[in-house]
Amino acid sequence: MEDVIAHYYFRPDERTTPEEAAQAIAEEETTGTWTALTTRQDYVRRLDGIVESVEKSGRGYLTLIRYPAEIFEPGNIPQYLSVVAGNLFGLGRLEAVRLTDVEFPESLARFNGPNFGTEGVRHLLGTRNRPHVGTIIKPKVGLTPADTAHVAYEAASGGVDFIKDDETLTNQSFCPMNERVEAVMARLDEAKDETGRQVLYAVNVSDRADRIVERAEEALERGANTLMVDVLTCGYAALQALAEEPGISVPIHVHRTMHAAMTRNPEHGIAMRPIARLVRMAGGDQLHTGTVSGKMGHNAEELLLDNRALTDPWYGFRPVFPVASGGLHPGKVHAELATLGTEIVLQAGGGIHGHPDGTAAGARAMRQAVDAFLEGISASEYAKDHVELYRALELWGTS
Ligand SMILES: O=C(O)[C@H](O)COP(=O)(O)O
Ligand SMILES: [Mg+2]
Repeated sequence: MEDVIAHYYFRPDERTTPEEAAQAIAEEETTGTWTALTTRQDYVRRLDGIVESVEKSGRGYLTLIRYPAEIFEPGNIPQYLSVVAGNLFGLGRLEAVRLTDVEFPESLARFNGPNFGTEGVRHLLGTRNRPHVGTIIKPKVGLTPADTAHVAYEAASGGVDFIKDDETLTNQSFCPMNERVEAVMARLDEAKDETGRQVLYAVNVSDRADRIVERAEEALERGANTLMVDVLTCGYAALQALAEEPGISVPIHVHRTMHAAMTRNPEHGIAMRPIARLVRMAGGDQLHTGTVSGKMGHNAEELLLDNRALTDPWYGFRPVFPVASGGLHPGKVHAELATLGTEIVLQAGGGIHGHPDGTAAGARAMRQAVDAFLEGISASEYAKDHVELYRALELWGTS
């Protein structure tokens, strides 16, 4: 494959045939516009988008559109998006249109990709053959640096592998990032002395384009061992800037806040699959892709394919750790692992810090639920002699 193949679902308006609608997308995103160009030079034709197929699907149609590779500027993800996910979403002749997937040729996939990926993160933590358990500090905003660090310490003592800031916490006055990183890393060192286990703490460095690398470096100077970025609000270019910065040698955890504005409507927007591919190219090491039983909408079949976009062999890019997060608790661990497998990060915020006996007990309950799954025992059975899990199931149940 030398060109880009974009997959769209669409529904034309009543005055437009499916073929005309697909052609309208191809023209808008390549050499055409709403009317024929009398001035168009012939040599430009080689950049015409080509409608490869149109077929009925549900209430609408699926089309594959071939965009000549030459239209794209290699390495420029914002420009890639302006073609495959650009003006087409607003075309009046289409009542709905959704980018469901995109295939890039090798010539346009020459990125460094993840510096760590699943294996690199596992190497830092010394784990094998089990999912990682992570938590999001809660409340998501409002805590002082010292209290944030205390919550992190409790979670680490209880057995989590991974701790992250929430997506809305960056460098607000109530919890300045530098102070927070110093405080959290000091308490995580304390926990490590006690448990012997290393925990990763992903500091949210999301910021404006001209400041994000500097902010990440400040976090690293204060001991951060992982970074986090809100990729859809900051942009893929911000993620790429972090991943390609020679001085940044820690994993990058990628949050997808705002994604549902694009992914939620099954007929319109951008599906998670293209987002997953772009994050892998741009260098994310872990990416939130969704859950099968959590608080956000979910479609297990799609999610499995999204996760495979992160983990299947692809142009030599390291596999990315899929992250299941949002509304999870120990009672949901079985459903997640049974469907998504164990090469995954399971995160729980409320499902750890809402435990009746506190954060450390909540973390223990999550780890116990994972152990139960790995031993092939139901959570309810395992809870009979694991009190933290018992208390969690008593509160939240198993569904
Ligand atoms: O950022 C996230 O993934 C959410 O904050 C998850 O939080 P929850 O486990 O409390 O839903
Ligand atoms: Mg969150």
